[in-house]
Amino acid sequence: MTTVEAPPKARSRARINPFAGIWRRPVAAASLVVVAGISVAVILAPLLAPHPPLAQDLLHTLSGPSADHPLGTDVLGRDVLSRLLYGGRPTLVGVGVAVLVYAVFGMSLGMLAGYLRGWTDRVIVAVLDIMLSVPAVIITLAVLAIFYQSNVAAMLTLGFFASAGLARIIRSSCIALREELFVDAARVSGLGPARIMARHILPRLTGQLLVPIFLFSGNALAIQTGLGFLGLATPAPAPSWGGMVGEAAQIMQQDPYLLFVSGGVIGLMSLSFGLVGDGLRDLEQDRRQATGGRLRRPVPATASQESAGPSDGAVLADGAVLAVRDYSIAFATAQEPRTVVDSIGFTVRPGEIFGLVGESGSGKTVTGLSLLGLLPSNGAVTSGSAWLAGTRITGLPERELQNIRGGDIALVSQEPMVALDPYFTIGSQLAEVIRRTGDVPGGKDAVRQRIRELLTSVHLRDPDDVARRHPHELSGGMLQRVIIAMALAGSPKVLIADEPTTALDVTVQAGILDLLRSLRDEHGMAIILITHDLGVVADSCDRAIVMEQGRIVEEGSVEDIFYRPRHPYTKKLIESTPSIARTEGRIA
Ligand SMILES: Nc1ncnc2c1ncn2[C@@H]1O[C@H](COP(=O)(O)OP(=O)(O)OP(=O)(O)O)[C@@H](O)[C@H]1O
Repeated sequence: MTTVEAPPKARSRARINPFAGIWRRPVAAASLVVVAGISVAVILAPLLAPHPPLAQDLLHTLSGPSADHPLGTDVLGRDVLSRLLYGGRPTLVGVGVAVLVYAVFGMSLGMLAGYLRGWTDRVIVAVLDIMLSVPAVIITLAVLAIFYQSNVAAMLTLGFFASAGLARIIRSSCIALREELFVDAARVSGLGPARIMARHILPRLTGQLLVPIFLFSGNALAIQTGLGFLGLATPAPAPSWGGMVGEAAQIMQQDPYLLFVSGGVIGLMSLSFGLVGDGLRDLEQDRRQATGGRLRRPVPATASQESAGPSDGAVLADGAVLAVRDYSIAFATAQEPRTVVDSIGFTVRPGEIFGLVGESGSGKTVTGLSLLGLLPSNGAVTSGSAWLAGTRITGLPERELQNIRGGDIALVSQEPMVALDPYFTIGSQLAEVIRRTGDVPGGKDAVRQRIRELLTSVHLRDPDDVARRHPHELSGGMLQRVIIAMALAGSPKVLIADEPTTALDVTVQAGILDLLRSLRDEHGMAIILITHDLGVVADSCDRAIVMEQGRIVEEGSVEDIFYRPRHPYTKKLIESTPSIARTEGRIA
């Protein structure tokens, strides 16, 4: 029996606007208005300034506010408001350059280190340490000695050295993000590191980026105006905020008003940057508390391969699509390496549903993950080899594994919700996988059609509607169907389904198992069903192996295993599954 799942009512969208809710924080909101207002006024200086910024009126020097000069005039009779408006341009351009360099370098270095880890991480962390140990302001002054009065060169240098602090923050966040299941799912579907970083990691970090950016903007403004004050950043007589403070300081005994006006604008802007940054950080914390943190995968998985044993080209006997021979997996631990899968071997034929059954901790999941090249970084295949359709997949380099994952071999995990990226619609996540498999030539329409086909093939009613939704808008059963549709996108020869029904309620479980069987019948692919539930094996599998503490204790057809179990562990498992013991009528 196959079931058709209809979408539940749509709920809100998942993408988070980092400014959402800022209006409930009056200080941060007012500060944002100040920053935006002053920036816009500066950009529109040619329209708003009542006078040219360099026009002198020696008859009206230091005149104080009037209708003609709303903020008065300076020592040469130049209009203060116009000079402030025009002077904001080099100042804010300088801040903008510094912030841009800060964000680009901080983000790139942090993401590369945090996502790629290994030697890339070590090299980048060493570079960051050096950058942080160098006094950025001194280097900036040294750069100005070469590029005299170059605002851009100075702020570029400042942004670069300051980016080390941001890179550290981003690195830590990225290390946490790469442990998320949707990142695993993206890797399973064959996406490379660059694509995963751009599409799945970067959007999550942009919200976090805003807080340090606003805080750094305040610092950059203070340094830029300091350089202007010293006459190092903007050549006179062009106005700049720092330069105006410098001019005002020369006559502050005579008339402190000018210092108050120019210093006040800098102080206000700098304070506002800081307050917006603080407000955004508070909002971010509120959101984290409200969502209770992120969902992490229980076992981290990064590709880690160790070439195993000599080539064994004859392994695919009996027309098997997958063969595993003398296969062991061990984990490095604080004490000594621990072997968790010990010299196992099995073959899986096309069109067969093959069960990997055993109690928790018996090594089922790590066996499945290792076939995809997704063992945790402290784990490795220590002996033996696995062959997929004539190709030895054990020990393949990551780049080649990327081509195989999602294409020849695919994974359906037990937690569909966390295997999908909540930021993107189902359609866009499917489109990404479809484009990567390269099976669909043509434009958007062809991809849309393929999405429709895939969602229909997993018996989802109204596929167009499902494609428009975000993961949190679907039920658990629908999500698992979407995950299966994704796995089917590359027309895999082998589908590994790791406890695909564990997170679902009983009625939905039956529907998913039905679906797997019907897909096997339609597509002729092999399915490896990893489960601790003998009922699921009895119901769905053709053959199975029973694993205990990393070893295979029983292998055979489902009839053999249930009617003629040989190993005491298998008998114990059957006994502990009352529905089977009853249904099958007997235990040997
Ligand atoms: N990163 C790791 N470091 C050390 N040991 C690990 C790591 N990941 C898994 N293991 C160990 O490997 C063994 C096999 O784990 P695996 O997840 O394959 O079990 P399983 O049979 O799938 O059980 P379950 O159904 O509970 O997931 C367990 O003893 C587990 O503690």
